[in-house]
Amino acid sequence: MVPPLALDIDGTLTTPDGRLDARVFELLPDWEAPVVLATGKAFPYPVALAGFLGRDATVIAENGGVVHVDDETTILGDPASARAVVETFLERGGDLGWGGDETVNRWRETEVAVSVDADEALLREIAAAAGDVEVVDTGYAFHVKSPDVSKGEGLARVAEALDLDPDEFVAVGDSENDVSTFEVAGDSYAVANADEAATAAADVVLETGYMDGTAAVLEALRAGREP
Ligand SMILES: O=C(O)COP(=O)(O)O
Ligand SMILES: [Mg+2]
Repeated sequence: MVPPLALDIDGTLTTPDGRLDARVFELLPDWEAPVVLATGKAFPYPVALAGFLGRDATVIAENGGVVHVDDETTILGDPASARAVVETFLERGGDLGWGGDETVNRWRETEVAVSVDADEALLREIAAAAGDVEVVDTGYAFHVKSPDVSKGEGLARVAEALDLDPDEFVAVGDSENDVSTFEVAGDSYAVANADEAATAAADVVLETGYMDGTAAVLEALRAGREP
């Protein structure tokens, strides 16, 4: 029997150039245990991915700000402080860096994502002064969010709703926002492209990166082997 999975998306199910790796569609639709998509992306993205995989939307979005399991959505993050920080950032000449009518934040309910090309020093200075937000660098964006929510907290909730022990989950991820997932899941794997924080937190650091690493773990689990 395969274990339930907690999978990050960007850097974990993707190719180095940011495309969804086709092996996702081979490995995940028939996975015979829950698959939780745990991402920093806004809620609609993992919901859409789960739908196109033909699976129930069991989703942790916005780094734990939004959790959806068993047809129930729970909003856990409070966007007020993050939005205030971003407002100050814009007033002081910062730019979110996404262009005009961007879709990165359009449906984001509990945090704000800022491009990695934005003025990081200014953003961090304003966030530090505000005190009640953190800036999480996923390698794909800076997420300005409440420190009270995390993917790991989200996973604990999802596990409870599914009547599973969080310890039963196998997690794969690549960055700082996956550290809390790794702390909650029973077995954690960082892909080879993982950042320092994820590498340090993982039980195992894989020899290969992106979906090559993730697929190696999933194929081994599916075959009943130790990854
Ligand atoms: O949205 C991001 O910045 C990263 O997304 P991820 O958590 O799926 O890697
Ligand atoms: Mg990632």
